[in-house]
Amino acid sequence: MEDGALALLRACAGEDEDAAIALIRSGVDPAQYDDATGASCLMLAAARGAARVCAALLQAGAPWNALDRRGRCAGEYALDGSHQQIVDIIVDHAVRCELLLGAIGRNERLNPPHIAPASAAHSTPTAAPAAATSAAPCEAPAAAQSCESARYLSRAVRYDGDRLLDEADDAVMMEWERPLMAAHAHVLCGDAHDRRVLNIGFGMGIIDGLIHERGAAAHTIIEAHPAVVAKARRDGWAERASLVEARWQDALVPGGAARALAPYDAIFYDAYAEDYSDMRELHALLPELLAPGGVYSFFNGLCPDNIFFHGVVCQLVQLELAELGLACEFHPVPISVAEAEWVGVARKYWHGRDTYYLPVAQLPYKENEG
Ligand SMILES: C[S@@+](CC[C@H](N)C(=O)[O-])C[C@H]1O[C@@H](n2cnc3c(N)ncnc32)[C@H](O)[C@@H]1O
Repeated sequence: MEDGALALLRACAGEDEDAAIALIRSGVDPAQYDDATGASCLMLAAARGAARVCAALLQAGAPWNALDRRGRCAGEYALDGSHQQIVDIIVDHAVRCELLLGAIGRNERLNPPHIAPASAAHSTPTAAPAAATSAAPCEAPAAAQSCESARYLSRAVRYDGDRLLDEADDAVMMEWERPLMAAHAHVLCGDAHDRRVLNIGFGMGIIDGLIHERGAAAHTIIEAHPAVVAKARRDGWAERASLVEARWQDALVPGGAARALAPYDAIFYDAYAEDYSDMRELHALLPELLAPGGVYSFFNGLCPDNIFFHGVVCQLVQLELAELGLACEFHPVPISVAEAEWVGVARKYWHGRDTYYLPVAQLPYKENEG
């Protein structure tokens, strides 16, 4: 390691904040990390509570989302030391970066570049649900469809007792989520029976059963996987609800079968093999799909294995929905998942946390309504 790099690492871990800041300003790479532990300059400064150093590192381009050899990020170092000011600095910075990357991503989708800009190589763990990551190659999917989604929708799934598994033995849906689905159904249906409710993603039909029990004026289900649609039909859902066999991306755009049934009083999104950029696309449609006062919620499995990243992405969602006119809150729901649940499942998508943050977003009522 070069002298300057070593000096910066030592300064970030030590007492002399001015020395650290001078090194950063002199142009020493702020992304330095200790080879043995993987601890970055930002992590060392965060652990010590050096707020000025953290701010200078971030401003100079230190990655906020790097992980050490134990899989921990700088925000967790700050949390461990109860350095709230630093937690706030990193969260603010992270949310601003992700907003910017989101805008760049949207722009690239609209105007695909011939040469990928530097940002395209950014290795950020963006707001992607864990279920949406895979390194396997993909044969050209339909336009605007991710490889992961195209692959999932073209392959087999199987109902296996209290779970629905895909071909790779990843869990599409599991029975342990029932209490979470009950909390979502409560938010969607309220105590009245007069709501027009849309559910995106049938899975095991848990939330649809709960919506049906609570009573809704109209109940629409969009489901894209042929085998899941077949199961929904066998279970009688074509009679109990408007069952739309399509990707929501096709069903909810003008001319789509479920768009014709809008506006909805409540919309729930719980798809599979999609990521945050897909959610952003859905969010952009919400103002046209929801009635005034309408409620939107989604399964909040964003960044499930890192509480700090989860917090960042929740703030990102909140800000982006606010830009669309929806006020979003997160309601804590206690949840406990036994280790035994994961036997036979390729990848865990919930990592021992005992609180689920249930999102509730709402469009305002029109004046004199509500
Ligand atoms: C996690 S499961 C939903 C579980 C459901 N909330 C329940 O209570 O059982 C996700 C479902 O979304 C479906 N899905 C995935 N991508 C979709 C898309 N683009 N449009 C519609 N459905 C999709 C999957 O086939 C799967 O059935």
